[in-house]
This record gives sequence, structure tokens and C-alpha cells, in this order.
Amino acid sequence: MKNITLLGGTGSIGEQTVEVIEQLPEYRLFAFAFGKRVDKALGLVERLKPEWIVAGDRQAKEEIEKKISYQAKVSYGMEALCEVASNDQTDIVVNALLGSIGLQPTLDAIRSRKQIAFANKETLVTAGHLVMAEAKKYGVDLLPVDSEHAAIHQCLRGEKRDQLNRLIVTASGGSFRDYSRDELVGVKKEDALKHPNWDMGAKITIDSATMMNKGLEVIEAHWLFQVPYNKIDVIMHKESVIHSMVEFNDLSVMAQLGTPDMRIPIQYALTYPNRTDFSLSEGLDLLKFRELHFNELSFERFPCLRMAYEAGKAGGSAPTVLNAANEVAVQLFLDDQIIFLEIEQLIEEALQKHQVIEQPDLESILAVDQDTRKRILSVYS
Ligand SMILES: NC(=O)C1=CN([C@@H]2O[C@H](COP(=O)(O)OP(=O)(O)OC[C@H]3O[C@@H](n4cnc5c(N)ncnc54)[C@H](OP(=O)(O)O)[C@@H]3O)[C@@H](O)[C@H]2O)C=CC1
Ligand SMILES: CC(=O)[C@@H](O)[C@H](O)COP(=O)(O)O
Ligand SMILES: [Mn+2]
Repeated sequence: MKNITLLGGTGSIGEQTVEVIEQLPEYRLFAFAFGKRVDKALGLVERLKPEWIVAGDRQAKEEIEKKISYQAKVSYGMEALCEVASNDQTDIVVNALLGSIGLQPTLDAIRSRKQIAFANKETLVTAGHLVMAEAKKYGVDLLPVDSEHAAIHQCLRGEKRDQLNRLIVTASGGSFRDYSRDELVGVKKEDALKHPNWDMGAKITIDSATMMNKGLEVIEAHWLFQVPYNKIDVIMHKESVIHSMVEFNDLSVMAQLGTPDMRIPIQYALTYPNRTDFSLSEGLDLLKFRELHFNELSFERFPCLRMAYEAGKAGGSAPTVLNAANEVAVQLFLDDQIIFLEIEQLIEEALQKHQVIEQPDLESILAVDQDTRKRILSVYS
């Protein structure tokens, strides 16, 4: 039996992870961490009865403690998140947290040599150099849950890394794929939240619409697969059937295809290196699509993608600023404090004002992250 600790259990990936675990007889949910959504957490923990529950704050802890129908250890806050991610009983940590808040629990899970199923891309964007150095030191594999990275991971299985030409990451185009720059001016939040192919959390759905999601994924791919930015291409593929591709030196291209259902890559990461039957959705029926489309992505139309490449190539603390500014700007948009196009403006300004620190340590990363957020928020409070 494998004990799973699920961080971000009330989220879109978290809830789908619970559904996957319910179908896997050799796996049990040992611990469940969430933020503020107590009633959602309650419904999920009552299904799988984890021994340990970690809430985001004291209020959520006290509330869930009162409502829960069985005996469980309940704690709260960052220290508890790190403790649960690294404790002896955990075999696999699923990091489905949203945002750079996932950095410290990830480092602690790595240092305790846990298998990690990794969805929390912001952590790799904010401090990829620290995470990968620790992963190397402790011999831990980060098994990608993000669909593009799960695809690349599968395309690379058994291949020699020095025979890789480039990664080709696919992008759906998000909610406003066919809009011109002018048409983006008056877009509504409700429309931005309608992703054409995936049902996901609010933040990543907005990231898809700005194309920052693909930018974050380029940086995530750089770190996970140790590939330089000039060997990572992005291509628009509106159907999200091909999840990504790898080109090798003999010009063979490997692609991974599948129904757009995140439970498939979640199960892949949990069961790796095995594959197990999957019964939660229908297999891919290419005849339903008949045609697959591919288009160029322009940096003029999608400046967030340009900024992500630039920040990734600049390195040091630049991606930390990119990520923190994006997290704050998206939240301001979701809170109706800014319009859609101001998201990219706030990020651009934050990057321009920042003096890049080379090889920042954890303390510097955390300071840059907080400072970026504070500077932007000071204008809106
Ligand atoms: N959704 C998807 O299909 C995909 C998501 N990803 C990535 O996976 C990650 C999660 O995405 P998604 O599931 O959509 O996000 P959601 O917003 O749906 O969920 C985020 C989770 O993180 C928890 N959380 C947030 N802040 C804290 C905190 N301070 N302490 C403890 N828990 C916290 C939330 O708790 P609560 O809600 O209770 O406050 C929630 O459980 C992101 O990095 C995203 O980019 C990658 C590929 C696909
Ligand atoms: C399901 C998943 O992995 C998301 O990151 C998805 O890729 C979003 O789609 P786009 O960013 O391509 O619109
Ligand atoms: Mn993705």
C-alpha cells in the first residue's frame, strides 16, 4: 500500500487526484492539505478518511475539526504543510498547490526523498534552480502532472538526452484564441474563465487566456528536462489532443496524445514507472476530430509568452518576479480591480523595475517574491 499526501486537495487537480486514488486499490490517501474551502475539504476527506488534515489557517482548522465525523490529526499553516510533505509515513507527495506557496513544502519533500507528483508549476518558475539542485542532490524525480510535461516525459522514456533536438509544447490558445489585440480591450472575466478544452482552477484558466500559462510551462520544461530555452518551441494546437512533442536528432518526432482529462497524467505520475488501467473516461476518438490544427504563436499578440521567455533566459530572480507579478495581477483581475490587458502591463512594469539577482538563495527568492507582490498591491489597496 502506498501512502499519498495530497497538497491542494480542494483544487481542480486535488479533487481529480481524489477520484484517481479511489480507483487505485494499492494507494491510500494518508494526508490531505487545503487552504480555506472547508466544506469542499470536508466532502473529500469524508470520502477517503485521511489520518492527517492540514488547513491553510487556524480558522479553517477549527472549523473542519468541529465538522469532521471521524478521528484525524488536524494542523494548519506553512510549517504543518512542510511537516506533512516530509513525514515518514508519506510515500508520494502530490503537489497540487496553487502558486509559489508550494516552494518550501516541495523542498522539504525532496529532502525527505519522497516521490513527487508535481502540478504546482509556479514553484519551478519561481525557484527552478533551487528545486532541481535539491532533486539532483537527493536523487528525487519530479514526476510531471502538467499535461504537456507528462507528454514530454513519456516521449523521452528510454531515449538518450543528447539525441534530443527540441521540445514542441502545444498551446490551445485559451479563451480568447481568435481575438485580435483590439478585441481584448473590453473582455469580461466570465468569458476569460471559459477555457475551450479544459475545466481548471480560475488562476490557470486566466493564465491560459493571457498565454502566461504557456510561458510558465516553457520555464517548467526548461527545469524539468534540463533543456535550454532556444530548444523549446511553442505551437498553437487548438484541439489539445497532442499534449506535446519531442524532436530527436534524426528528425523523428514523438508525440503523446490523449483525451483532455487531467486524471490521466495524474494517474501516470502516481503509478510511474508502471501503467495501470484507466476507467474514468473514454479513450481518444480521433474520428470525432477528423482534423487537427497547428498555428504559429506571435509574441506581439501574446506578450506574456515573450516576457516568460525573456525572464527565463535572464534567469536569476527574473522568473521569480514574473511569477509573483502574474499571481498578483491575475488575482486583481479575478477581484475585478483591473481589466484583462492590465495583467500583462503590471508584469512588464515589475520586470522592468527589477534588478536581477544572479543565483538567488531561498531567502532572496522569498524576499523578491514578497517585495514584488507588495509593490503591486500598494497601488490597489
Ligand atoms: N487545474 C488543472 O487542470 C491544471 C493545473 N495545473 C497546475 O496545478 C496547480 C493547481 O491548480 P488548480 O488545481 O487549477 O488550482 P485551484 O485554484 O483549483 O486549487 C488550488 C489549491 O491550492 C490550495 N491553496 C491555495 N493557497 C493555499 C495555502 N496558502 N495553503 C494551503 N493550501 C492552499 C487551495 O485551497 P483552498 O481552495 O481550500 O483555499 C486549493 O486546494 C497550479 O500550479 C496549476 O498551474 C497544471 C495543469 C492543469
Ligand atoms: C491541462 C493543462 O495542462 C493546462 O496547463 C492546459 O495545458 C491549459 O491549456 P493551454 O494553456 O494550452 O490553453
Ligand atoms: Mn499544462
